[in-house]
Amino acid sequence: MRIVDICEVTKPISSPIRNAYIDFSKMTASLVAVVTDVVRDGHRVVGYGFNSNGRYGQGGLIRERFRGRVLEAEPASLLNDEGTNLDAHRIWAAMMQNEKPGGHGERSVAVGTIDMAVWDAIAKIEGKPLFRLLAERKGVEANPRVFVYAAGGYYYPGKDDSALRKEMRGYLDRGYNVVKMKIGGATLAEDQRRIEAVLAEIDGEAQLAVDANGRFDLETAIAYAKMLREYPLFWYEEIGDPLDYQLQAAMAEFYPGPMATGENLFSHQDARNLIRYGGMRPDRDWLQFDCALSYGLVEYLRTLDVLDELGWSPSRCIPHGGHQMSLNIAAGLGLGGNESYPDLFQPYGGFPDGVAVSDGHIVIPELPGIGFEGKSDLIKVMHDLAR
Ligand SMILES: O=C([O-])CC(=O)C(=O)O
Ligand SMILES: [Mg+2]
Repeated sequence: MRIVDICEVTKPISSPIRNAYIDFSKMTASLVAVVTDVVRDGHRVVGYGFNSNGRYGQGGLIRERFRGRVLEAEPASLLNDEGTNLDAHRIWAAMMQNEKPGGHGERSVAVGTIDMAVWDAIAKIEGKPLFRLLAERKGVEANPRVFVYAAGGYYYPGKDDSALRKEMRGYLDRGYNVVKMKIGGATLAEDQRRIEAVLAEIDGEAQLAVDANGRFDLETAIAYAKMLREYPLFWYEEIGDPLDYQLQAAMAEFYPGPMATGENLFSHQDARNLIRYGGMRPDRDWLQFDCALSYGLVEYLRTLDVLDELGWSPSRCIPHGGHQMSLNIAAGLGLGGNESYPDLFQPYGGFPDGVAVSDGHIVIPELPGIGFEGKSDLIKVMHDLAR
Protein backbone atom coordinates (compact mmCIF):
# COMPACT_ATOMS: atom_id res chain seq x y z
CA MET A 1 0.00 0.00 0.00
CA ARG A 2 1.41 3.39 -0.95
CA ILE A 3 0.78 6.92 -2.17
CA VAL A 4 1.69 6.94 -5.85
CA ASP A 5 1.18 10.63 -6.58
CA ILE A 6 0.03 13.96 -5.16
CA CYS A 7 -1.52 16.23 -7.82
CA GLU A 8 -2.35 19.92 -7.37
CA VAL A 9 -4.16 22.47 -9.48
CA THR A 10 -4.81 26.09 -8.51
CA LYS A 11 -8.41 27.09 -9.25
CA PRO A 12 -10.04 30.53 -9.25
CA ILE A 13 -12.72 31.11 -6.59
CA SER A 14 -12.99 34.77 -7.45
CA SER A 15 -16.04 36.98 -6.98
CA PRO A 16 -16.71 40.72 -6.73
CA ILE A 17 -17.36 40.60 -2.98
CA ARG A 18 -15.36 42.51 -0.38
CA ASN A 19 -14.96 42.26 3.39
CA ALA A 20 -13.35 44.90 5.64
CA TYR A 21 -9.87 43.74 4.63
CA ILE A 22 -9.75 42.14 1.19
CA ASP A 23 -11.70 41.73 -2.00
CA PHE A 24 -12.05 38.33 -3.63
CA SER A 25 -11.43 39.41 -7.23
CA LYS A 26 -8.26 37.32 -7.49
CA MET A 27 -8.97 34.63 -4.87
CA THR A 28 -7.78 31.11 -5.67
CA ALA A 29 -7.74 27.70 -3.99
CA SER A 30 -5.53 24.64 -4.34
CA LEU A 31 -7.29 21.43 -5.23
CA VAL A 32 -5.24 18.35 -4.32
CA ALA A 33 -5.54 14.65 -5.06
CA VAL A 34 -3.63 12.01 -3.08
CA VAL A 35 -3.54 9.00 -5.37
CA THR A 36 -3.03 5.57 -3.77
CA ASP A 37 -2.50 2.08 -5.18
CA VAL A 38 -5.36 0.74 -3.02
CA VAL A 39 -8.42 -0.56 -4.83
CA ARG A 40 -11.91 -0.41 -3.33
CA ASP A 41 -15.09 -1.38 -5.19
CA GLY A 42 -13.11 -1.79 -8.40
CA HIS A 43 -11.63 1.75 -8.27
CA ARG A 44 -8.30 3.13 -7.18
CA VAL A 45 -8.70 5.09 -3.91
CA VAL A 46 -7.99 8.79 -4.41
CA GLY A 47 -8.32 11.27 -1.54
CA TYR A 48 -9.20 14.88 -2.29
CA GLY A 49 -8.63 18.14 -0.48
CA PHE A 50 -8.67 21.90 -0.98
CA ASN A 51 -7.98 24.98 1.05
CA SER A 52 -10.76 27.26 2.14
CA ASN A 53 -11.21 30.85 1.01
CA GLY A 54 -9.27 33.73 2.42
CA ARG A 55 -5.78 32.40 1.75
CA TYR A 56 -4.69 31.71 -1.80
CA GLY A 57 -3.84 28.44 -3.57
CA GLN A 58 -0.52 26.93 -2.51
CA GLY A 59 0.70 25.16 -5.65
CA GLY A 60 4.22 26.55 -5.25
CA LEU A 61 4.78 25.23 -1.75
CA ILE A 62 3.02 21.95 -2.45
CA ARG A 63 5.15 21.25 -5.51
CA GLU A 64 8.45 22.59 -4.19
CA ARG A 65 8.43 21.04 -0.70
CA PHE A 66 5.54 18.97 0.58
CA ARG A 67 4.67 16.67 -2.31
CA GLY A 68 8.25 15.47 -2.70
CA ARG A 69 8.70 14.72 1.01
CA VAL A 70 5.73 12.37 0.98
CA LEU A 71 6.59 10.68 -2.30
CA GLU A 72 10.26 10.25 -1.34
CA ALA A 73 9.48 8.70 2.06
CA GLU A 74 9.79 4.94 2.45
CA PRO A 75 6.15 3.91 1.72
CA ALA A 76 5.95 1.59 4.75
CA SER A 77 6.94 4.48 7.04
CA LEU A 78 3.67 6.25 6.14
CA LEU A 79 1.42 3.35 7.18
CA ASN A 80 -0.14 2.42 10.50
CA ASP A 81 1.51 -0.28 12.65
CA GLU A 82 -0.59 -3.03 11.06
CA GLY A 83 0.19 -1.82 7.55
CA THR A 84 -3.55 -1.76 6.80
CA ASN A 85 -3.97 1.95 6.10
CA LEU A 86 -2.15 5.24 5.67
CA ASP A 87 -1.26 7.01 8.90
CA ALA A 88 -2.13 10.71 8.74
CA HIS A 89 0.19 11.56 11.66
CA ARG A 90 3.19 9.86 10.02
CA ILE A 91 2.46 11.54 6.68
CA TRP A 92 2.22 14.86 8.50
CA ALA A 93 5.60 14.27 10.15
CA ALA A 94 7.12 13.45 6.74
CA MET A 95 5.76 16.70 5.29
CA MET A 96 7.06 18.76 8.18
CA GLN A 97 10.63 17.42 8.31
CA ASN A 98 13.21 20.23 8.13
CA GLU A 99 10.60 22.90 8.93
CA LYS A 100 11.45 25.22 11.83
CA PRO A 101 8.77 26.04 14.43
CA GLY A 102 6.79 29.28 14.47
CA GLY A 103 5.84 31.66 11.70
CA HIS A 104 2.74 29.69 10.77
CA GLY A 105 1.57 31.15 7.50
CA GLU A 106 1.05 29.89 4.00
CA ARG A 107 2.93 26.65 4.78
CA SER A 108 0.09 25.65 7.10
CA VAL A 109 -2.35 26.03 4.18
CA ALA A 110 -0.29 23.79 1.89
CA VAL A 111 0.00 21.08 4.55
CA GLY A 112 -3.66 21.42 5.56
CA THR A 113 -4.80 20.91 1.99
CA ILE A 114 -2.78 17.71 1.53
CA ASP A 115 -3.83 16.51 5.00
CA MET A 116 -7.51 16.82 4.03
CA ALA A 117 -6.89 14.57 1.03
CA VAL A 118 -4.99 12.07 3.19
CA TRP A 119 -7.93 11.75 5.63
CA ASP A 120 -10.35 11.36 2.73
CA ALA A 121 -8.22 8.47 1.44
CA ILE A 122 -7.90 6.87 4.90
CA ALA A 123 -11.66 6.88 5.48
CA LYS A 124 -12.28 5.54 1.96
CA ILE A 125 -9.78 2.73 2.55
CA GLU A 126 -11.72 1.87 5.74
CA GLY A 127 -14.94 2.15 3.75
CA LYS A 128 -16.64 4.57 6.15
CA PRO A 129 -17.58 8.21 6.50
CA LEU A 130 -14.75 10.22 8.05
CA PHE A 131 -17.01 11.37 10.90
CA ARG A 132 -17.71 7.74 11.88
CA LEU A 133 -13.99 6.91 11.78
CA LEU A 134 -13.10 9.93 13.94
CA ALA A 135 -15.76 9.14 16.53
CA GLU A 136 -14.69 5.49 16.64
CA ARG A 137 -11.04 6.34 17.16
CA LYS A 138 -11.93 8.79 19.92
CA GLY A 139 -14.37 6.34 21.54
CA VAL A 140 -17.32 8.73 21.33
CA GLU A 141 -20.73 8.66 19.67
CA ALA A 142 -20.95 10.44 16.30
CA ASN A 143 -23.82 12.83 15.68
CA PRO A 144 -24.42 13.38 11.96
CA ARG A 145 -26.83 16.27 12.69
CA VAL A 146 -24.72 19.43 12.63
CA PHE A 147 -25.58 23.10 13.24
CA VAL A 148 -24.70 25.29 10.25
CA TYR A 149 -25.02 29.03 9.77
CA ALA A 150 -25.18 31.08 6.58
CA ALA A 151 -22.22 33.40 5.99
CA GLY A 152 -22.53 36.22 3.49
CA GLY A 153 -23.57 39.83 3.80
CA TYR A 154 -20.49 41.03 1.95
CA TYR A 155 -19.91 44.47 0.55
CA TYR A 156 -20.62 44.22 -3.13
CA PRO A 157 -20.62 46.91 -5.83
CA GLY A 158 -24.08 48.44 -6.12
CA LYS A 159 -25.53 46.43 -3.23
CA ASP A 160 -28.01 48.46 -1.20
CA ASP A 161 -29.88 47.54 1.98
CA SER A 162 -32.75 45.98 0.08
CA ALA A 163 -30.34 43.60 -1.72
CA LEU A 164 -28.76 42.74 1.63
CA ARG A 165 -32.19 42.06 3.13
CA LYS A 166 -33.11 39.91 0.16
CA GLU A 167 -29.91 37.89 0.54
CA MET A 168 -30.65 37.25 4.23
CA ARG A 169 -34.28 36.36 3.50
CA GLY A 170 -32.94 33.81 1.01
CA TYR A 171 -30.95 32.10 3.77
CA LEU A 172 -33.99 31.94 6.05
CA ASP A 173 -36.03 30.47 3.19
CA ARG A 174 -33.36 27.76 2.85
CA GLY A 175 -33.68 26.71 6.50
CA TYR A 176 -30.92 28.67 8.25
CA ASN A 177 -31.58 30.32 11.60
CA VAL A 178 -28.26 32.13 12.04
CA VAL A 179 -26.92 34.47 9.34
CA LYS A 180 -23.70 36.47 9.19
CA MET A 181 -22.78 39.78 7.59
CA LYS A 182 -19.64 41.83 7.18
CA ILE A 183 -18.90 45.03 9.07
CA GLY A 184 -15.90 47.36 9.19
CA GLY A 185 -15.80 48.05 5.46
CA ALA A 186 -17.94 51.19 5.79
CA THR A 187 -18.43 53.90 8.41
CA LEU A 188 -19.90 52.91 11.76
CA ALA A 189 -23.10 54.79 10.94
CA GLU A 190 -23.48 52.95 7.62
CA ASP A 191 -22.80 49.60 9.24
CA GLN A 192 -25.35 50.35 11.95
CA ARG A 193 -27.92 51.13 9.25
CA ARG A 194 -27.08 47.86 7.43
CA ILE A 195 -27.37 45.88 10.70
CA GLU A 196 -30.74 47.44 11.50
CA ALA A 197 -31.96 46.64 8.00
CA VAL A 198 -31.00 42.99 8.41
CA LEU A 199 -32.48 42.75 11.91
CA ALA A 200 -35.73 44.21 10.58
CA GLU A 201 -35.75 41.59 7.82
CA ILE A 202 -35.01 38.56 9.97
CA ASP A 203 -37.31 39.93 12.69
CA GLY A 204 -36.68 37.31 15.36
CA GLU A 205 -36.82 34.36 12.95
CA ALA A 206 -33.03 34.10 13.04
CA GLN A 207 -30.00 35.55 14.81
CA LEU A 208 -27.35 37.77 13.26
CA ALA A 209 -23.56 37.47 13.60
CA VAL A 210 -21.22 40.25 12.42
CA ASP A 211 -17.63 39.88 11.17
CA ALA A 212 -15.04 42.69 11.14
CA ASN A 213 -12.32 40.51 9.57
CA GLY A 214 -9.63 41.82 11.89
CA ARG A 215 -9.96 45.39 10.67
CA PHE A 216 -10.32 47.44 13.89
CA ASP A 217 -7.77 49.15 16.09
CA LEU A 218 -8.65 49.32 19.78
CA GLU A 219 -10.47 52.64 19.57
CA THR A 220 -12.64 51.57 16.63
CA ALA A 221 -13.24 48.15 18.19
CA ILE A 222 -14.59 49.81 21.32
CA ALA A 223 -16.74 52.28 19.38
CA TYR A 224 -18.30 49.37 17.47
CA ALA A 225 -18.70 47.33 20.69
CA LYS A 226 -20.73 50.14 22.23
CA MET A 227 -22.98 50.25 19.19
CA LEU A 228 -23.26 46.47 18.72
CA ARG A 229 -23.99 45.60 22.34
CA GLU A 230 -27.39 47.24 22.02
CA TYR A 231 -28.46 44.42 19.64
CA PRO A 232 -28.98 40.74 20.47
CA LEU A 233 -26.21 39.46 18.16
CA PHE A 234 -25.13 35.84 17.78
CA TRP A 235 -21.49 36.99 17.85
CA TYR A 236 -19.03 39.84 17.15
CA GLU A 237 -16.25 38.25 15.07
CA GLU A 238 -12.53 38.85 14.47
CA ILE A 239 -12.54 42.34 15.88
CA GLY A 240 -8.85 43.24 15.66
CA ASP A 241 -5.68 41.78 14.25
CA PRO A 242 -5.81 38.00 14.77
CA LEU A 243 -2.51 38.01 16.68
CA ASP A 244 -3.38 41.00 18.91
CA TYR A 245 -4.44 39.03 21.98
CA GLN A 246 -4.33 42.08 24.22
CA LEU A 247 -6.91 43.87 22.07
CA GLN A 248 -9.15 40.80 22.15
CA ALA A 249 -8.74 40.55 25.94
CA ALA A 250 -9.64 44.22 26.38
CA MET A 251 -12.92 43.76 24.52
CA ALA A 252 -14.55 41.73 27.30
CA GLU A 253 -14.89 44.94 29.28
CA PHE A 254 -16.88 46.60 26.49
CA TYR A 255 -18.74 43.71 24.93
CA PRO A 256 -20.62 41.31 27.23
CA GLY A 257 -22.15 39.29 24.38
CA PRO A 258 -20.49 36.38 22.54
CA MET A 259 -17.37 37.04 20.49
CA ALA A 260 -15.72 34.75 17.95
CA THR A 261 -12.25 34.54 16.44
CA GLY A 262 -9.50 32.17 15.32
CA GLU A 263 -9.88 31.70 11.56
CA ASN A 264 -6.47 33.31 11.00
CA LEU A 265 -4.62 31.35 13.68
CA PHE A 266 -2.83 28.48 12.01
CA SER A 267 -1.31 26.27 14.69
CA HIS A 268 -2.11 24.77 18.07
CA GLN A 269 0.53 27.07 19.59
CA ASP A 270 -1.29 30.16 18.26
CA ALA A 271 -4.62 28.74 19.46
CA ARG A 272 -3.10 28.20 22.89
CA ASN A 273 -1.84 31.78 22.98
CA LEU A 274 -5.32 33.03 22.13
CA ILE A 275 -6.76 31.09 25.05
CA ARG A 276 -3.91 32.04 27.40
CA TYR A 277 -3.79 35.75 26.59
CA GLY A 278 -6.91 36.69 24.61
CA GLY A 279 -9.40 36.72 27.49
CA MET A 280 -11.82 34.48 25.59
CA ARG A 281 -14.68 33.23 27.78
CA PRO A 282 -15.44 29.50 27.59
CA ASP A 283 -19.07 30.01 28.63
CA ARG A 284 -20.02 32.18 25.62
CA ASP A 285 -17.27 32.80 23.06
CA TRP A 286 -16.59 30.83 19.89
CA LEU A 287 -13.40 29.49 18.28
CA GLN A 288 -13.14 29.37 14.50
CA PHE A 289 -9.84 27.58 13.74
CA ASP A 290 -10.09 26.08 10.24
CA CYS A 291 -8.09 22.88 9.69
CA ALA A 292 -7.86 23.50 5.93
CA LEU A 293 -5.78 26.63 6.63
CA SER A 294 -3.92 25.41 9.69
CA TYR A 295 -1.95 22.21 9.01
CA GLY A 296 -4.99 19.99 8.70
CA LEU A 297 -6.80 17.63 11.04
CA VAL A 298 -3.59 16.18 12.50
CA GLU A 299 -2.88 19.65 13.89
CA TYR A 300 -6.56 20.33 14.71
CA LEU A 301 -6.53 17.25 16.98
CA ARG A 302 -3.61 18.85 18.85
CA THR A 303 -5.60 22.08 19.08
CA LEU A 304 -8.56 20.19 20.56
CA ASP A 305 -6.19 18.62 23.12
CA VAL A 306 -4.88 22.08 24.05
CA LEU A 307 -8.45 23.36 24.42
CA ASP A 308 -9.30 20.42 26.64
CA GLU A 309 -6.28 21.09 28.88
CA LEU A 310 -7.35 24.73 29.18
CA GLY A 311 -10.95 23.89 30.07
CA TRP A 312 -12.62 24.46 26.69
CA SER A 313 -15.20 22.09 25.25
CA PRO A 314 -15.02 21.20 21.54
CA SER A 315 -18.63 22.39 21.40
CA ARG A 316 -17.31 26.00 21.54
CA CYS A 317 -15.70 25.46 18.10
CA ILE A 318 -17.52 26.47 14.93
CA PRO A 319 -14.83 26.40 12.23
CA HIS A 320 -14.42 28.89 9.43
CA GLY A 321 -14.43 27.73 5.83
CA GLY A 322 -17.72 26.07 5.00
CA HIS A 323 -16.24 22.77 3.80
CA GLN A 324 -17.29 19.18 4.33
CA MET A 325 -14.06 18.35 6.17
CA SER A 326 -15.09 20.48 9.15
CA LEU A 327 -18.63 19.09 8.93
CA ASN A 328 -17.12 15.63 9.48
CA ILE A 329 -15.03 16.86 12.39
CA ALA A 330 -18.10 18.50 13.90
CA ALA A 331 -20.19 15.32 13.57
CA GLY A 332 -17.40 13.01 14.71
CA LEU A 333 -15.85 14.99 17.54
CA GLY A 334 -18.69 17.10 18.88
CA LEU A 335 -17.89 20.59 17.59
CA GLY A 336 -20.58 23.24 17.95
CA GLY A 337 -21.28 23.39 14.22
CA ASN A 338 -19.82 24.66 10.98
CA GLU A 339 -19.86 27.70 8.73
CA SER A 340 -21.62 27.58 5.38
CA TYR A 341 -21.59 29.98 2.41
CA PRO A 342 -24.83 29.16 0.58
CA ASP A 343 -24.10 31.44 -2.38
CA LEU A 344 -20.30 31.60 -2.51
CA PHE A 345 -17.11 29.69 -3.32
CA GLN A 346 -18.78 26.95 -5.33
CA PRO A 347 -18.28 24.12 -6.08
CA TYR A 348 -16.00 23.73 -3.03
CA GLY A 349 -18.36 24.75 -0.24
CA GLY A 350 -21.69 23.31 0.75
CA PHE A 351 -23.14 19.88 1.22
CA PRO A 352 -23.68 16.68 -0.76
CA ASP A 353 -26.57 16.90 -3.26
CA GLY A 354 -29.98 16.59 -1.68
CA VAL A 355 -28.86 17.64 1.80
CA ALA A 356 -31.19 20.40 2.98
CA VAL A 357 -30.88 22.73 5.94
CA SER A 358 -33.72 22.44 8.40
CA ASP A 359 -34.01 24.40 11.62
CA GLY A 360 -30.38 25.49 11.16
CA HIS A 361 -29.05 21.93 10.94
CA ILE A 362 -28.06 19.41 8.29
CA VAL A 363 -27.66 15.65 8.52
CA ILE A 364 -24.47 14.30 6.90
CA PRO A 365 -25.14 11.35 4.61
CA GLU A 366 -23.28 8.07 5.11
CA LEU A 367 -20.72 8.31 2.29
CA PRO A 368 -17.21 6.81 2.49
CA GLY A 369 -14.51 9.42 3.06
CA ILE A 370 -15.31 13.09 3.50
CA GLY A 371 -18.33 12.76 1.22
CA PHE A 372 -17.15 14.66 -1.86
CA GLU A 373 -18.50 11.91 -4.12
CA GLY A 374 -22.00 13.00 -3.08
CA LYS A 375 -21.60 16.51 -4.50
CA SER A 376 -21.75 16.23 -8.28
CA ASP A 377 -20.29 19.62 -9.27
CA LEU A 378 -17.38 19.18 -6.86
CA ILE A 379 -16.51 15.58 -7.66
CA LYS A 380 -16.47 16.48 -11.36
CA VAL A 381 -13.55 18.93 -10.90
CA MET A 382 -11.86 16.47 -8.56
CA HIS A 383 -12.10 13.69 -11.13
CA ASP A 384 -10.70 16.08 -13.75
CA LEU A 385 -7.58 16.36 -11.59
CA ALA A 386 -7.16 12.62 -10.86
CA ARG A 387 -9.29 9.57 -10.39
O1 LIG B 1 -14.56 37.05 4.26
C1 LIG B 1 -13.79 36.17 4.65
O2 LIG B 1 -12.54 36.28 4.57
C2 LIG B 1 -14.35 34.93 5.25
C3 LIG B 1 -14.60 35.07 6.69
O3 LIG B 1 -14.07 35.90 7.40
C4 LIG B 1 -15.56 34.16 7.33
O4 LIG B 1 -16.14 33.35 6.65
O5 LIG B 1 -15.74 34.30 8.53
MG1 LIG C 1 -14.55 35.63 9.50
